[in-house]
Amino acid sequence: MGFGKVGSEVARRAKGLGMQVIAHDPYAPADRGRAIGVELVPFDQAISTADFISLHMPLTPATEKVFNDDTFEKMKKGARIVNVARGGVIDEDALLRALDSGKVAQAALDVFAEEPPPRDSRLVQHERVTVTPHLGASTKEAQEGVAIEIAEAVVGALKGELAATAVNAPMVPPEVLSKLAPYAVLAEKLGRLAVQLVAGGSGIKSAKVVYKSARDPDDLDTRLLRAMITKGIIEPISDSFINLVNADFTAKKKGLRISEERVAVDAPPELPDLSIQDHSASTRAWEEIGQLIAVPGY
Ligand SMILES: NC(=O)c1ccc[n+]([C@@H]2O[C@H](COP(=O)([O-])OP(=O)(O)OC[C@H]3O[C@@H](n4cnc5c(N)ncnc54)[C@H](O)[C@@H]3O)[C@@H](O)[C@H]2O)c1
Ligand SMILES: O=C(O)[C@H](O)COP(=O)(O)O
Repeated sequence: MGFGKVGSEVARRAKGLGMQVIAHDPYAPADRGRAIGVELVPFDQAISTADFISLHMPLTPATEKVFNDDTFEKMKKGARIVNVARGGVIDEDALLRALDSGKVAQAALDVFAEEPPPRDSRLVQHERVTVTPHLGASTKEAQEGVAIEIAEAVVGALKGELAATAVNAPMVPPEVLSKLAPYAVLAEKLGRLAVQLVAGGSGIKSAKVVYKSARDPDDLDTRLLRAMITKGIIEPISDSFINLVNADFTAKKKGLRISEERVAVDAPPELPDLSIQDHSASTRAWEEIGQLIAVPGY
């Protein structure tokens, strides 16, 4: 519940353990789920089908005590719940009732409505509750790790490298980023080449990008490549600076329409082949103007 930075990392690890993972997050884009192979589902479906429910949403008026008697009632008998988000998202009295009745088999809690929880807290003392003291970020190791990560991210961003941790850009998981990085450079070049090949220099108004990949089309996260192609098409003919944050917005503002087609291929390459097609004004058909093909080892 809550498919942001922490929730999506938990999902990736759970998938690594062989679990089937679904997520509920009213604001998460479908692409984010697709990138990790997680289905985004409505709240009721998530709570009524899950064996383990892990909470990663912020505490807001909409999430306050969202886990209450009604919610626990809708869960599977014997479900287990983990709360490492904020104490207030669970009605603690309702959780106690659900634990006592056996509806909830176990709870693991790092956060509480009142912190630290009172010594005589029944939740803390409950035999089927595991508690930790909400200090993950306060250890020497975590503070060092955060400092190093921030420094590396800032240096990388200043050098123009692709950032996996930008808060205002679509998140691309590190392993996807490392696979796509060489393609990102090529995608930008293909965009630039397309501008030169199309008569009139600034003539591209709509482009179609075809991705051929052995990945299931639903698992192919194309935001990064789309941004780089947009960058390649727009930057040479304007003074706009395009990045992952503003690519879609700038394309729209400039009247550039980029449509995408995902084609599944049976055999490797695992990485996508890209081709850019321009919508020809004269023939009214899509005409291929460039293609990228993966060459293993290069
Ligand atoms: N226990 C700890 O030490 C610890 C450490 C880090 C973060 N946290 C907490 O964990 C939570 C998640 O942190 P994050 O860094 O992943 O934040 P995030 O902002 O990256 O993700 C939060 C996600 O929750 C989603 N969300 C908002 N309203 C929702 C709703 N009604 N239902 C479901 N999802 C909803 C948002 O769309 C977002 O994707 C926060 O509450 C944060 O304070 C706790
Ligand atoms: O609970 C949290 O969100 C994390 O532990 C980070 O908390 P902090 O930013 O207050 O250290």
